[in-house]
Amino acid sequence: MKKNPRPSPRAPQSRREPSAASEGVRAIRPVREDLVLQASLEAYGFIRHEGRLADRALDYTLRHKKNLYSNERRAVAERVYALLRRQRTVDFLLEHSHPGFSRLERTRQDVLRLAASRVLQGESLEEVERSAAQSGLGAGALSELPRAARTLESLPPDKRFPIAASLPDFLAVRFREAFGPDAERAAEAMNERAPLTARVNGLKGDREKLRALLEKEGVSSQPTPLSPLGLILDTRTNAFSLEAFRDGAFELQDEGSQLLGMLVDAPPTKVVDACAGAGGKTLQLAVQMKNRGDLYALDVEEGRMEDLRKRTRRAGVHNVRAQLIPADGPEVDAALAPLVGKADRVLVDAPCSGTGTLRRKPDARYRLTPEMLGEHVARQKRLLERFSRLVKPGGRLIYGTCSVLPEENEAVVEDFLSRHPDYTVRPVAEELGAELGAKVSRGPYLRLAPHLHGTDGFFGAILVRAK
Ligand SMILES: C[S@@+](CC[C@H](N)C(=O)[O-])C[C@H]1O[C@@H](n2cnc3c(N)ncnc32)[C@H](O)[C@@H]1O
Repeated sequence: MKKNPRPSPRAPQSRREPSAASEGVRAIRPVREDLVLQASLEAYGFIRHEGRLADRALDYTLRHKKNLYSNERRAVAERVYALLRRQRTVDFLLEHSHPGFSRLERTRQDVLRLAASRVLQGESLEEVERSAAQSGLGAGALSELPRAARTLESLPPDKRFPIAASLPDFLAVRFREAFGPDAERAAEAMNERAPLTARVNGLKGDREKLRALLEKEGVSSQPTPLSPLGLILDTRTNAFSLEAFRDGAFELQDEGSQLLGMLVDAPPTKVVDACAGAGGKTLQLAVQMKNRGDLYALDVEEGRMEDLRKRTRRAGVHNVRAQLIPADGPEVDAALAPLVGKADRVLVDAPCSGTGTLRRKPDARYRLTPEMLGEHVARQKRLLERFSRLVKPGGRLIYGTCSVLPEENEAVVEDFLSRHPDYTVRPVAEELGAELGAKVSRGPYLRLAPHLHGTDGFFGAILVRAK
C-alpha cells in the first residue's frame, strides 16, 4: 500500500485557511472532544515542532481523519489557527498560571495550550474545562488564567506589546517603527481572521453578474469597499466546490492584492509578470489586457507555474506565456535577453517577509528571523534591478510586496531610484483616481494594512522610465 506523504513545507501563496470555509456543512452535532483534540495536536505538532506550513499541515491531517464530522473538522482548523495567532500570549499565560509548565512533557504542554487558547478566544472557562475533562486534561488546570492575564496587563508597554500581540521581539520593534502609536492596533488586526474575498474574472462577466451567479448557488456576498473587482463571501462558503468557481467566473484574491494588481493597468501589448507565482495577479493582468497581447509570467518554481497554467485554463485566459526561469547566475540573463527593453509594463511582486498576510498565515511570524528579513531585502533589490532592464523607454515598473515593513518597501524603491535617475515615481492616486487613491495611499505609494483598510497589508509603487 502507498504510504501517505508528510505535509510538504511549501504551499502556494494564495491558499486560504482550511476552516469552516472548506467544510460547508453547518454544525449539527456535538463535537467529540477527544477526536478533535487528537487531530488538533497532530496538526499543531506538524506546524510548531516540525516546521510545516499551517495550511498544508491542516489539509494533510484533516484529509486523513475521515471519521471526523464537518463541524469537528472546522473546530480543529479554528482551534489550531487561533492558537497560532496567540502563541506567545498563551505560553506567557500558562507559564504564569501553571507551575512547571515549561518542564511538562510536550504533548501535555500542547493540550494545555489548545485549551488556554480557547479561553482566550472567549469560550467560557467552564465550557473549556468540561470538554478538557472529557479529553483527559483534568479540570481546574485553567482556573488561574485570569490572574496570569492581569500579570500580562501590568507589564510595561514595551514588554507587554510583543507578548500580547504574539509577535517575536524583533518583529514587534519593526511594527513599532512602521506604525508608531498605532502598532498595537495594527498587530491586533493582524491577529483577526481574514475575510474570504473573490475577484471577478472580467473576461466572463462583471461583479454584479458574479454576485447573481453566487446567489443562485446559495452564497451571499458583499462588494468589497475599496476594490471595484471584489466580493466578500460568507466565510462558510466552500468556494472551490462552486460552479461559478469551476467555470472560472472568479478567483480568490485578497482585496489588497487586487488593488496592487490595479496599479499595473496593463495595455494589450507586451507585459511581464516577473514573480508570477501561482498567477493571482497574472490572471488579473490578463483581464486588463482583454486577453490580448503577450503576458509573460515568469517564476523560479515549477510547482507554482503548474498551478498558474491550471488557473489560466479555468479562467479562459489565452495570452499568457508561462516561463520557468533560473533563480540566479548568468543563465538568468540569457533567459531574459529576448525581453530586455521590450515591455510596456513589468510587475515585480517580490518575495517578502509576508508580514502583511499574518491574518492568513499566522505561523509565518515564528519562522521569520532578522537574518531572513535582511536576505529578503537584498533579493528584492536584486530582482528590481534585474527586471527593470525589461522595461522599455516610457514603460512602467511596478514594485509590490505583501509586507508592511518600510525596509522591504519604500527603502527598496528609494534605493533603486537613487541609482536610476531615468525613473520617476507616478503617484498611485493618478492611477486609481483621487478618491480611491486618497484612501489607500501614503505619499505616492500604495500602503495597505488590515487595521486601516480591512485588507491584507500590501505595498505598491509605480515607477516610470523616461522616454
Ligand atoms: C509574492 S510571490 C508572487 C505572488 C503572485 N504574484 C500572485 O499574485 O499570486 C513571489 C514569487 O516570487 C518568486 N521568485 C522568487 N525568486 C525569484 C526570482 N529570482 N525570479 C523570479 N521569481 C522569483 C517566488 O517563487 C514566488 O512565487
